[in-house]
Amino acid sequence: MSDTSPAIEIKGLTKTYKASRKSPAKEALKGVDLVVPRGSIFGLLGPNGAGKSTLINILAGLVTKSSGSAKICGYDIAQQTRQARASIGVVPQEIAMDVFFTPYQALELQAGYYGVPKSERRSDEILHALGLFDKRDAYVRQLSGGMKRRLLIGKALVHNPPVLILDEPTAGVDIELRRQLWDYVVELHKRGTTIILTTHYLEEAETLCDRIAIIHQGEVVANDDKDTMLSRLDKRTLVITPTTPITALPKTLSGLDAQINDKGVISINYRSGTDSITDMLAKVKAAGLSITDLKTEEPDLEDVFMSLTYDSGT
Ligand SMILES: Nc1ncnc2c1ncn2[C@@H]1O[C@H](COP(=O)(O)OP(=O)(O)OP(=O)(O)O)[C@@H](O)[C@H]1O
Repeated sequence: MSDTSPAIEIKGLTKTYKASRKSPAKEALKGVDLVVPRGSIFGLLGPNGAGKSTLINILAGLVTKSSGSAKICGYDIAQQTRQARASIGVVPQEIAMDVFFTPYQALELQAGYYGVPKSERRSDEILHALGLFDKRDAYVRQLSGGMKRRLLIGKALVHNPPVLILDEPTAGVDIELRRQLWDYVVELHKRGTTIILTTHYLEEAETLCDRIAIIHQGEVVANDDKDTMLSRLDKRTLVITPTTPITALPKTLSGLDAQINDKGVISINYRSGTDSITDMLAKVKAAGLSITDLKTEEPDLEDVFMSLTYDSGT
């Protein structure tokens, strides 16, 4: 393995799913270029249907690309398939696993599947690390949803891959377990594993990731370090209901990104990192308006994705 090559290096990757009797052909990836540096915790965000799973499945060897190239730790997925697969572990979204095995057996089977010699297996160590050792010999069907999810992470780790991909690791998981999983991801990262995670939760990306890329309709529309990305996502709206509805925006608000709706409610778009609510309210006051209601709204991720698509000029 070449230690200087990026964890993932994708160039011009496309995927078109062929038409079937039920659906037309679908261009799920439209020429993705992406580099994931070694040692990063990389967030891959995007709305439903953006192409995240397609991208991950191509890296995992589960879906065949249409064109372009992808390398994992320098190994080309099409030409050095065995080394590329050995370099990556993928934790899938859904909890589908064989319920008739115990966690220990499930890990041993997976290790066998990857050809890990018995002397190099770490099943017990992994169970300890994931807080599952006391369930070592229980049937998987007796585990809680959260435990099954942790076991899935364990299964992705049996061959000690330098790159770990987690697809929506905490979807539908309660806050406490989410934090436990986050702690474990951070622990793995500290031990040198490069982590890539897809998520719908901005908070998750904000807490864990050092770099974030956004994929939308099969294209990477933004790719930045976390702080730069969060400042782009830092859009808020101040919604002001005047006591007496007004029909036109007061002149004092003309320098702001403000609109008025047909009920006389004023919305002012601003950035929480740079704009001051106090200044905005001073301008409302200067217009002689009294206020019945005041609230701030955050855009949901869909809005953010849309605005980034727009901002990137695509
Ligand atoms: N096997 C398939 N055959 C045909 N079309 C597919 C197939 N798999 C995915 N698609 C389509 O390709 C597009 C990208 O899907 P993909 O699952 O990669 O998106 P995603 O970003 O992972 O979405 P989600 O967040 O919902 O998992 C979607 O329009 C989807 O309907």
